[in-house]
Amino acid sequence: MSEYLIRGAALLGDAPTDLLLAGGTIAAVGTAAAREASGDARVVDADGLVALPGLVDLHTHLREPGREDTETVASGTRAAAAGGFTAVHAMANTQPVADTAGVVEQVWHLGREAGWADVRPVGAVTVGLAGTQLAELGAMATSRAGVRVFSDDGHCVADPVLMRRALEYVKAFDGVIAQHAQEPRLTEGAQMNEGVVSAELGLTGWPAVAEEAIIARDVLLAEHVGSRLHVCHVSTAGSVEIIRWAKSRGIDVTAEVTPHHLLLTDDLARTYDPRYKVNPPLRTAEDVAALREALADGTIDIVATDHAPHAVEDKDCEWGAAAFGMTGLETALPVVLETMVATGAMTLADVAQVLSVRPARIGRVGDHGRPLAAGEPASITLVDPAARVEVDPTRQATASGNTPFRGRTLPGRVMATFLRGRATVLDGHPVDPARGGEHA
Ligand SMILES: NC(=O)N[C@@H](CC(=O)O)C(=O)O
Ligand SMILES: [Zn+2]
Ligand SMILES: [Zn+2]
Repeated sequence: MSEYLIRGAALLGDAPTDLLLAGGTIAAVGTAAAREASGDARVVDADGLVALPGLVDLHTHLREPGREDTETVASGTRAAAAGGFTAVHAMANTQPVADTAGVVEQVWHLGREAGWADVRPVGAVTVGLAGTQLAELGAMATSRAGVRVFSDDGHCVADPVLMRRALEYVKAFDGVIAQHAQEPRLTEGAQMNEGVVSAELGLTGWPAVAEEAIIARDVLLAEHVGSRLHVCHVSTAGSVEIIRWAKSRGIDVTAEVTPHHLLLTDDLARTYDPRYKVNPPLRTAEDVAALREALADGTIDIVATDHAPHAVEDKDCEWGAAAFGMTGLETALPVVLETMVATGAMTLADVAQVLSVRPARIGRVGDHGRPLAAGEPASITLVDPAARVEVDPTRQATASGNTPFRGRTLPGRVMATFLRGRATVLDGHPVDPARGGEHA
């Protein structure tokens, strides 16, 4: 395995220093790095670059098995690496659904073979995501995939009795239920946020209360059974208030916000461009402000991408017929830099918390989200925060083009990503692990 001597990287934005990556770990930091480097260590000039722990996504749709035309484990994790991620949680709404030990082990295995990032499969809560019968949670937890996060994402676990049982059940193996909070009856036929814009456009609205009612119920259930709850893609100011209240009571709840909900609003529906159609829907500017504030003050713990690739035919059509979802792995860090760091709401050290340290902790991914210190696994990313890049889906690694940021210029370019000391991105380009370090 190659050794890398990284010269002059600003660790979490601090003063520049050197890092030696050897044997899969950070072998040395500071002046010791050059001293301990062997003669054939590859030197990486990190002048002007910031080093962050490898990013960890708690919410990625990889689409394999079943929709390999839109993304595979390989293409999705290559996109992850390009975005600075070293671990992703693969959502369970595949075909077949990841509701058995067999399917989660298959996804885990595909991730290992591809080698771009660690793939932690999410197990379905209910069989077939049908919301009627608990899936084999224990078998998925004890499988080689070691599932800790369970979710019916795409669907809400709407039945309170099933939700209670799931919360109780996962306690035995320190699991967490990640809820897609959407009251189904309140969102039948919904196409976008319910508000001024939906009224003007005549599109069926998706009220904030459909999200908030489920979150309120679930934090109370989590308190009642003493279990751990995670709330997916929080999108409204009211949801933030409920989570703030729950945390103040000591309820064990964590929450995520997506990059798109930190930047975009429901005004974009006026374009009728389905790239802006997503679940939960883009909300108002007031919601965006509340989400940013909540992320900065820790009420919302993390940023998760909800990377949701879709086929051209499911997005290049009229709004009503289009699929919900946006890609996000390659734009997550730039959007967080734009919305949270450039605005002064967060530091780069905070970014490491919300995009690496805390998602690793919530997902119980032991060897990611670690300090940038000697002896730690060498899973890191090097970012040029000063670079401004125009988002161009034709130049992305994901197999799908449904980014809502197309044509926008955003700060931050990932120049290198290392997974346990092996480069997956170098000089700003993916390096194919299967081809022993050639540019892919
Ligand atoms: N976010 C989306 O709009 N779509 C997701 C499902 C989901 O995250 O709920 C998908 O799988 O396409
Ligand atoms: Zn969802
Ligand atoms: Zn999702």
